Amino acid sequence: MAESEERLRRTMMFVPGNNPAMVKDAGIYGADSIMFDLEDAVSLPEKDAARVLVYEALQSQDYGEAELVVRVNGQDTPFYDNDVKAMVKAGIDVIRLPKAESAAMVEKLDQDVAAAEKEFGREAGSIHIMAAIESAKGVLQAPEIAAASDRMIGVALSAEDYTTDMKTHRYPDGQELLFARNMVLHAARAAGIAAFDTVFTNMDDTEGFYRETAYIHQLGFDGKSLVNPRQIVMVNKVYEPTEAEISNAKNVINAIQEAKLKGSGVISMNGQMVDRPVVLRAQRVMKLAKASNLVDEEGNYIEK
Ligand SMILES: CC(C)(COP(=O)(O)OP(=O)(O)OC[C@H]1O[C@@H](n2cnc3c(N)ncnc32)[C@H](O)[C@@H]1OP(=O)(O)O)[C@@H](O)C(=O)NCCC(=O)NCCSC(=O)C[C@@](O)(CC(=O)O)C(=O)O
Ligand SMILES: [Mg+2]
Repeated sequence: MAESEERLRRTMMFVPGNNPAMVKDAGIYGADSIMFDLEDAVSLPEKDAARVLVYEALQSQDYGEAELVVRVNGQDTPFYDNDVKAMVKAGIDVIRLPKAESAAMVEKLDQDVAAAEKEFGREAGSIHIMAAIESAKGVLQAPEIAAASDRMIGVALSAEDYTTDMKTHRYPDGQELLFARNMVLHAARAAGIAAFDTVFTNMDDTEGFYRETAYIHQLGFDGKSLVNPRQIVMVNKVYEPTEAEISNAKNVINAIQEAKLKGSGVISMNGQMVDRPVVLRAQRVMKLAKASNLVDEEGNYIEK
């Protein structure tokens, strides 16, 4: 399975854990992260069968470079313990905790994963975790949740449950998510982990999906939770740097390398000051460009 740290996480696609065809084919669509769901996409009578199906798939299917994530059932359910044990035994990359409302919940998951790593002979600390924030309580605790464990790789906003908790619903302009999005994003950045925006559930509203994705890209989210493979290419398109951004990033990286040779960490380029934050942004642009096959090995833009 793939490494969990310092990777692009533009697209995290939910795959219902009780659907054999979807579980089997989940790797063909090119999602950065595939998230098998044992929670709300699976009805109560199917919980145990879904866990077995996902466990078996993790042993037998090749999901390529995708990061493999599983959303386990909540800590207040009778399924949580078996979900965590089975997924650690299977060697999943990341366990996603739904409906996180406190640092204590994340600490409990951390301890349960540690115990399971020991029981099943997995390397200590090798399984990562993340938390989904789905309520007012969770949003207000987001900074503590994000910083609660060294295993944490990200926090996600879950707007379907969140808007229900807030006694509202999803509107096209997303104003009802303004505070939650900013809390989750700031909590993630303060803890140095990834931030995932919420699912968009109207498959027919392509324009609305593009609008929302462009907005969360502008805010600074790493990516989005998705419910359908058609959404992957649209998110990647929004996160693709332009030719001008790539050219500028390449110039910044070259300029700072020359400056370093002369013993300086700051330089002026076309009248613009180039220092560490500008270089970090340029490096991210080049990473996204490489992931989108927009540059060759030397970082030159590839004409399409
Ligand atoms: C939405 C829809 C019914 C549309 O069906 P459609 O039939 O129109 O799909 P089509 O596009 O026609 O499918 C074309 C081909 O792709 C295959 N395919 C489709 N979807 C695939 C997929 N996800 N994984 C792999 N394969 C897939 C399909 O099998 C077919 O394959 P083939 O027949 O071979 O051509 C379908 O996508 C779907 O069921 N999605 C998953 C829904 C889900 O998981 N919900 C729970 C998570 S949200 C939640 O819980 C709220 C949350 O908790 C979230 C948070 O926490 O963030 C909160 O509170 O906000
Ligand atoms: Mg939910």
